[in-house]
Amino acid sequence: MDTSSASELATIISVNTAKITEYLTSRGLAAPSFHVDAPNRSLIPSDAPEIETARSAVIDATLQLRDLLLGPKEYLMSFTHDWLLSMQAIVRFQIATSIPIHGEKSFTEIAESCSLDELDVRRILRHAMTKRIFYEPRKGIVAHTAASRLLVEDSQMSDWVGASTDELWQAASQTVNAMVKYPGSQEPNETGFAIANNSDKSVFEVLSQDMFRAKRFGNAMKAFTEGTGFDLQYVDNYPWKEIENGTVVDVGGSHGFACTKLASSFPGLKFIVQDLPSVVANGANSVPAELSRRIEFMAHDFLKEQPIKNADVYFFRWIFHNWSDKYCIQILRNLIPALKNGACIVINDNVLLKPGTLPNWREERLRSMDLTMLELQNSRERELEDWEKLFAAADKSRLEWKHIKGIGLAYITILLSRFLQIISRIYYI
Ligand SMILES: C[S@@+](CC[C@H](N)C(=O)[O-])C[C@H]1O[C@@H](n2cnc3c(N)ncnc32)[C@H](O)[C@@H]1O
Repeated sequence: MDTSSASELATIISVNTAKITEYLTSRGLAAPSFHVDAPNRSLIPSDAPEIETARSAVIDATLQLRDLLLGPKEYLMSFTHDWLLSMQAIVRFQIATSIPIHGEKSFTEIAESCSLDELDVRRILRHAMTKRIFYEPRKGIVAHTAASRLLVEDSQMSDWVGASTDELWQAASQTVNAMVKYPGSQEPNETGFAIANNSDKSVFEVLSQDMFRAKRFGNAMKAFTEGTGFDLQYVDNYPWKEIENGTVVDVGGSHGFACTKLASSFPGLKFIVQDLPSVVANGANSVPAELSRRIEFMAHDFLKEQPIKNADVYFFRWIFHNWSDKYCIQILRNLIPALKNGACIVINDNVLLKPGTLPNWREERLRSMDLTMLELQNSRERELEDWEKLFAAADKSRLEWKHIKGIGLAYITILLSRFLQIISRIYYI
């Protein structure tokens, strides 16, 4: 436990904020702000790691100082479920889009255009305003901040909020009930999500029966993959050049986000994106026309044997964390008959670090993802030893792997040969 005093934390905040401000002003970059026209993400580039470290130090120290000054009782009481209610209502009733970006609307006008009760509009928005989503320039008048503006202009962000509140939040609220009903289950249909949906199906089966929900979930994932530490720049870190004119099968590749990035960097590679039928149905529309000849979509259930034989790489980005060990072993074994000598299984996934290794706000995000995996699929994030056990259980005699530290999602390559090369990248050291 960090025992820094309030004044020590204030010093950390002051020293590191000065570093960040100096960096931004010396380069003519905008100061952080929630003004409607302010940049909507951090302007610190990835080639300034010392400034990113200063940013993390300020975020951690600020949160810690807040908690200290609240004191244990008010701190515990600051965990409130209502945080998500206003977010859910804003997206569900399309409140953000009803207000012009640089204009204003009264509560009455918003209630009319969204067909809502005026009192409900007022209380929802005034709650959101405490979180810097919208503001009230004059009594009864609502205008955008940079955060609410994102919900209008960035469909990935509105889908992220929609999926978080309509899907994940509902699943979370039933997860303890699922733990009571199905103790220690590894089954993807014995979850908080299944109970919340009054279903005996897994999340992917439920979503695949509803085009709107499936598309929103896919788009929300895309928003997440562009967040710090998860963005697609990390897919370049594997030595793709060595495959030259090879074929990459992106298993569970969704709408082909990762392949689109790779195809534009490596013109010799061909890609087959496999996913569930309802997902690949939307995939081809997401790929830029100039890349469409090299990116093919194919419906395939990875719980069944791999039909594309002799590809150079079978790529799994963010797949294994969705499945319990029992199913990950099955997914790996389903590949083995398709593998030619020297083929690689490249896994781009999280590796959980020991507690306290990451800045707390980043660790919280990974631990939270681990809980989301429980809520949705009875699956999990894994530490290095957990990965090791998984590969050994799948096929100890043929699958070998090694781990190389880096930044971003983990890369784990498995080659079916004696000199296996495995690259893994650890999230933000
Ligand atoms: C977390 S997303 C990862 C998507 C993509 N690989 C990426 O990095 O953005 C998991 C993907 O697995 C797909 N999926 C789930 N079950 C599947 C199955 N049985 N067979 C094939 N794909 C599946 C989902 O539709 C979803 O697109």
